[in-house]
Amino acid sequence: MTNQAIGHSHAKIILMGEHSVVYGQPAIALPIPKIDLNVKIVEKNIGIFLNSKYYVGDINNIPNDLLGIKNLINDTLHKLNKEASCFEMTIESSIPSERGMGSSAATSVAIVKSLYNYFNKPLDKDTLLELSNIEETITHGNPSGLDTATAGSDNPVWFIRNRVLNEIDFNLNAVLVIADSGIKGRTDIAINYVKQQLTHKNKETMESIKHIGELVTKAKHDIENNNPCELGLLMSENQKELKNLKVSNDKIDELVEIANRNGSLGTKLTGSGLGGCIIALAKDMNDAKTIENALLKAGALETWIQPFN
Ligand SMILES: C[C@@](O)(CCO)CC(=O)[O-]
Repeated sequence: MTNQAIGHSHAKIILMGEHSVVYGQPAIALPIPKIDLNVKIVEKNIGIFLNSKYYVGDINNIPNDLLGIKNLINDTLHKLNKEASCFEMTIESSIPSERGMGSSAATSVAIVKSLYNYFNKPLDKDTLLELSNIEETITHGNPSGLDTATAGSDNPVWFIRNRVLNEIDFNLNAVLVIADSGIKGRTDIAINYVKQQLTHKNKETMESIKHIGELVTKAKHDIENNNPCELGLLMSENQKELKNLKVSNDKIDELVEIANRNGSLGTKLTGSGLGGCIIALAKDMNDAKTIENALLKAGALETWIQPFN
């Protein structure tokens, strides 16, 4: 029988704390299991063949912007002592790319899982994250590791760079509306943009980063104690700080405003920004539907509703 294996992962949403998490502040993120990605490996005679939306062919001829994937496959094979392997790898994804939903992190996580499954090797969480971050580092420069941690987790994540990685006790009676602005956002550009502001010792940027960390810490308390109204206020304050970091844009601001006018308890961009998605916190499913309809009417490309319980 032909040897074959699957690796599975999903989209992620950062509830609060993007960008500041790169500088050691805490962040809270959620896996979105219904938006997912599968990597399938089937044994083949010659070389490594990649079959994806972006590139079909031998991985040795992969275009430069996908070099991270080639390195990830090679490094994982090296770790597994299986450098001389031959197979076809097929990537199928329903995660929109460059929309702040972690499509590249989900790809990395599923590639590593598929290779470990293919060679029947046990995979612990630390190895999964260490390998998955190889591609993220090549693609994004200085990632915090939050995206891969969330793509590799079945539960919400409370994350502090290089220190703590555990799951948060979600006790929230509310519903999240996710809306795609239709504008692509590039994580590498957004991360560099914030970095540049910090390199120039912009005092306001430093204060915003610290303040976001404080908001996230308060948010954890509100999530664990079922205070959706307070959480919504914190999300809106987080959005103000993301605007100060200049990673919002006109379309995002417009969608945030519309969600707030239609009953959202708090709304912000999610992910690296400069495009991508917004998230709005709704009291219940009825309010979520009202917000969703208003956002679609205002030109949101796609929406998803995610209850917390
Ligand atoms: C902008 C950022 O905070 C989240 C991107 O999804 C970058 C990172 O954490 O690596």
